Amino acid sequence: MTKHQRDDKAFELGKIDSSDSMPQRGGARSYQVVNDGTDDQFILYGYSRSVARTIIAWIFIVLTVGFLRLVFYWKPHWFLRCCCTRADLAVAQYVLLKDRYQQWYVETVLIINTNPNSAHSNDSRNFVSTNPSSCDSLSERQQADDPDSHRYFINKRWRYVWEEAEYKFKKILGIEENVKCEYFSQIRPLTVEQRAQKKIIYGENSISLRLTPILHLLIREVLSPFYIFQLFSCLSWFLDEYVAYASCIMFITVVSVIVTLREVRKNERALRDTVHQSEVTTVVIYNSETNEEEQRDIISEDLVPGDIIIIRGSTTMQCDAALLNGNVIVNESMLTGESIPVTKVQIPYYQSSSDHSALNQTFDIREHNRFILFSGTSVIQTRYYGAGDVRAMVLRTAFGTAKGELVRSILYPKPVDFKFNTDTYRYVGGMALIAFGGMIFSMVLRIIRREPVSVIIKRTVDIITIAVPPALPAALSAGLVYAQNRLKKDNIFCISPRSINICGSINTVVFDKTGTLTEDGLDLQCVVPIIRTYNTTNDPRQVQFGSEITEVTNLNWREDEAQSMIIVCMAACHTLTRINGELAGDPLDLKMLAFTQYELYEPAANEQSNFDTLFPTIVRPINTPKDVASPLGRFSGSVSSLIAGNIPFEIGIVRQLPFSSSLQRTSVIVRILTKDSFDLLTKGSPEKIAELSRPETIPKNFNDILSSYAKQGYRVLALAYKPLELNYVKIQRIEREKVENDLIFLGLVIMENRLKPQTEGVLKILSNANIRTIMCTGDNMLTALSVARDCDMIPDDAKIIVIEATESNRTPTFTYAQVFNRRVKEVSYDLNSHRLIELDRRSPYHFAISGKSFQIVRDEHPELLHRLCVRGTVFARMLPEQKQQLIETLEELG
Ligand SMILES: Nc1ncnc2c1ncn2[C@@H]1O[C@H](COP(=O)(O)OP(=O)(O)OP(=O)(O)O)[C@@H](O)[C@H]1O
Repeated sequence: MTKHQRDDKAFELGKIDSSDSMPQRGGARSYQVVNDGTDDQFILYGYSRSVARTIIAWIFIVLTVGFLRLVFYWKPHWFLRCCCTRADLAVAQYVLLKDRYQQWYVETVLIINTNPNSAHSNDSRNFVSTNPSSCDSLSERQQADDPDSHRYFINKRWRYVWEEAEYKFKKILGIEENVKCEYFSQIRPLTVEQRAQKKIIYGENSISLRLTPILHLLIREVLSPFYIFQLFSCLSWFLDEYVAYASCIMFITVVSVIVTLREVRKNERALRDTVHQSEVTTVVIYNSETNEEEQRDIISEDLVPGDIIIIRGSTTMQCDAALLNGNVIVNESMLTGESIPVTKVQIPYYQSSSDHSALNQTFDIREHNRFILFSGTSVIQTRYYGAGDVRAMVLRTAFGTAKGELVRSILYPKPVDFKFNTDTYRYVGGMALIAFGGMIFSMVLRIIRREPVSVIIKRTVDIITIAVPPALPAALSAGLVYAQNRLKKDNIFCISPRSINICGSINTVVFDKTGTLTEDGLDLQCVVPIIRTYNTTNDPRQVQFGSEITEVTNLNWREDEAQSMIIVCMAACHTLTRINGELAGDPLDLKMLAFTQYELYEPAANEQSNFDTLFPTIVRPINTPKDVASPLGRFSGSVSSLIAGNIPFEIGIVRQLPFSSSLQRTSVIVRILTKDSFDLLTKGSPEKIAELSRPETIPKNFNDILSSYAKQGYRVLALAYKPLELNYVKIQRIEREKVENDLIFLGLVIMENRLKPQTEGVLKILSNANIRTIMCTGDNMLTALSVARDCDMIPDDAKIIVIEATESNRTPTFTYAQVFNRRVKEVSYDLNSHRLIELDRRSPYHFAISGKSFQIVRDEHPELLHRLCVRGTVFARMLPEQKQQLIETLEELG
């Protein structure tokens, strides 16, 4: 085994880690692992040209009449290995990349000058710094040679630059990487000079896709192995006077090539037109001579990371940017597919240096996404404080942005059609093998019969052209075009015809529940408040669930202050907003607000309207007189007495802590106009709210009541609140984890979980096509199981086995869902004997598992994971990352 092969093997086995692979100064190692642990992970080898090897390679190319060159065209890494020698990455002229899907790429190492005044600097081929603050350090590092010259290569639109200090290639990252949050408390606009340098470093902010010239497309298509074989077959038929048949095949092939090229061109054009956008943006520039800020309008292509831009209403973001001040309402449907207005709030670290723990956190674009405006999303409305502008700082540009990543995933999809391709090659290979046997047999026979050499050659070649169908590529392209047209009739537009083949091999479809299988806007069935009673003997407060309330007027305000807080919580705990006068937001929040008979009032909700810190979004009972807003604290007494006495009052939403799937809750901090303190209102999954609430405020039969509703398929949310003894400034800055605890539990809200009219039909079609369906939801297990039964994802006669692993008992247990706590006898799981799951294969059973148990199985019993996924139908309370892990496991299963 050569060293190269050993490295490959180690990479496949995951034995090369980043520290191991780090090349050493002096060139002892000539490979490295890049993007360790990500989908983009690859191993990188350095190569340098060798004149002797190149000459030898070309001699062989000539000897094979160019056929070897054709093989090298198909396998460029063979060509590289034949013409070059392994070299230290610090001096390599070429790099050979092998990704985790065993695909090879050959890239040329380029050199660029980053000095804006240099005659050699060239905007379009610039490289990008790996760190926002590294421009200066890069220059220092490389002063020995030309400090402005840097080596880099491009792969899949990412740029990788040679970092001399670390002695390795590093992917160019945006500003958000490797910075602490305090970075945002120190920023100021860039000067013209800094912008010029950054423009050279980061290049143009454009996701531009150039159309491949027709000639290139033609060569690429015609030189594919299938077409070459076809050409070879037709030539042999012509020589054999098989003219009519050969002409027909040639004609079909030419038509198929033309149709394919036309489709490819059309797709390229469609993708280019879809992704390419340009807008005029106002950027703030620091004038170092006058020490003042200036505003300039520039085209978005000229934006660079670090720029401070001004956001004005109704625009589409052309970069990823962190919001520095004001609030912005955006539609992120381009990224998430959900057309719900999302409120982005200013990054709290900007112009603040008081909260040191927050400042020391590492900035993470996923974790802090509520402060980030993503490229491609549309800004619906902007609001700002006082006379200021809504400002944002550009973090990532071009292909580094969220939109850029999306486009990259279209351009360079994961090779998921791998099986289809291997099957095709296997089939052709099998046929070729049979043909080869036939060829030998025919050749031997004809030699024995002493037939002329020309006849022997013709007949022998003939066999292979018959056994391997040369019209296969033409037939495949024709099939694709036909399929594409059929899809068009159903209004399904396909920009990548290759994906149609992939769809043909789909055997599992994973659905989420809410908004996909069930309706988005769920009807509110009832509210189950908790009531407090007093045990007269030893007097501790007792909490228990009250009866179901279907009309808001039936809530008993006088009973308890907490009962009044239910209405306050349902009315104010959301992120609804008014857009052009219309209330917009999560349909669930809209339904709850409607139930309370409160209205949302935004003092100045016009586009770019100012809003004052003392004048936040307000909710109040419908028909509240307009002048109630002043003065604060006009009424005294409890909220329950206000509501019960029909005294008009308002609730000001001071801070929103938006919903996140992983947190399973939404919170707001409000000030009720009677109180001189703030309250935290929280709404979320019952399990999460119970976890965050004080135990003494939760009724003892909480689990039983929750299960009884969930079993009937209701979607259940819980409400809680907490009075806060904090001042306004602290309220604005405090981290959500520090306030969302010790809550007072208020009750449950029961929502109807109606199936969409088309759900059952679609599931039936899939089941008839032998396609497995899986539900992967963030909702409660029992609710999910009930919905799975209702929509026939799990038929009535099938058994459901719940797999559970807990922190205390990490060995999975198996119980029947129908008969609570009955252990499943047919299943055995014995770690020692490696007897995993033994169950009658013919009996129809489905596994169901919750996110927490899934995580434990994945971490501690990976050997069980595949079996679990093969029979798993319901995955409930799954966090977003667990949903992704499930899909990846299913992909692994093929
Ligand atoms: N707007 C909201 N405010 C507060 N809590 C919510 C809100 N929306 C959902 N939840 C709670 O958070 C849980 C997780 O939500 P998530 O969006 O991950 O999944 P889901 O909406 O229940 O279902 P699915 O994954 O099928 O879409 C929900 O089950 C619900 O209890």
